[in-house]
Amino acid sequence: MSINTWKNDFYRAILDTPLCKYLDSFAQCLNNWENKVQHAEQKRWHKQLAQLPNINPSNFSLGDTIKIGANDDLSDGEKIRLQKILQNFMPWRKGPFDLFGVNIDTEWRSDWKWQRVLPHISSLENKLVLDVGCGSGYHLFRMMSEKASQVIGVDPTSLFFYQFHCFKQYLPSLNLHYLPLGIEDLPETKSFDTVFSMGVLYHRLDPLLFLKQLKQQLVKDGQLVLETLVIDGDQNQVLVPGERYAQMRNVFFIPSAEAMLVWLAKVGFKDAELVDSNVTSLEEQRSTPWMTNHSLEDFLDPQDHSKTVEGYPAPKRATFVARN
Ligand SMILES: Nc1ncnc2c1ncn2[C@@H]1O[C@H](C[S@+](CC[C@H]([NH3+])C(=O)[O-])CC(=O)[O-])[C@@H](O)[C@H]1O
Repeated sequence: MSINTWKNDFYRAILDTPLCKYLDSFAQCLNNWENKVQHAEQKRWHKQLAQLPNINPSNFSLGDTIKIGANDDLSDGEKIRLQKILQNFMPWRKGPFDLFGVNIDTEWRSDWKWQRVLPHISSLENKLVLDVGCGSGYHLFRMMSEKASQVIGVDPTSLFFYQFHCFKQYLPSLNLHYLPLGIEDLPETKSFDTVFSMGVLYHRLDPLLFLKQLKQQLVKDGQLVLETLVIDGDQNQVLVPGERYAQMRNVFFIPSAEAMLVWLAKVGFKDAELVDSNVTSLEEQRSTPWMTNHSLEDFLDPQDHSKTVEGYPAPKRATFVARN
């Protein structure tokens, strides 16, 4: 798949899936996205993608590091050039990736999140899978390596769409597709066996509507895998931070795990279960040469790492599974 054929590759791939019924509706959203005035940056990223080495990688592996190509597929000079091109897609937040020996040490160790989530989910083998808010697409590759029949990621942030294509263009036969859309743009497909949404709910102004939108993508009995920030507390506790939470502006609701289970039941999910919770460590989210902005350490109270700089509880993330 090249960046120039991604839409047609997606349409072709859904022809023999239940998503086929919604082809017109997808086409309308994707055409709207393409016809929107493109930012100068988007044009620049598009050009940069075309500069990536035009060779077949000698191998790839979709393990903790998404690794495409080997160190000696490129000369030293070509590797320096590749590194410069990839730096044009900074900040790199979700990974790690390795392209032809250029290791992208991202802000997040997204492999650690996957290790926490994977033991608790239904098998993805031969399943149609959706990841809502997929970022760079790191977890999409991990889902493919669990033998899903098709994986679709959606995320409206254009930079992440281009980051994804830095790797996907080398693996054209993977049945893996990225739609630069928000959950609210999707038709109500009721088609996916598993729907993931990790790290998105607290960014949504209306979290119950968001849960309903996720539910509308699932087949009957399909599995939701939801990861989000939580606070300690009983089912009546939900934090609505002021202007910022851990310096992020767009954080609206952080429920307790108990309250989250109530929300899931309220929108009609069955058998909702908390399967993991974890306080984010400074080793999991940190500044790196590929993400040089401030990171978690700067967002915590320097005297007391159990609090954010605003005085709220430090980020704790929980994973829930539930059935439609
Ligand atoms: N309406 C929307 N629809 C879909 N996605 C959205 C929307 N609004 C924002 N996003 C996207 O949700 C992602 C949240 S990051 C989680 C990445 C990955 N899942 C992870 O678990 O590491 C979490 C974080 O870094 O705070 C971003 O990529 C947004 O563009």
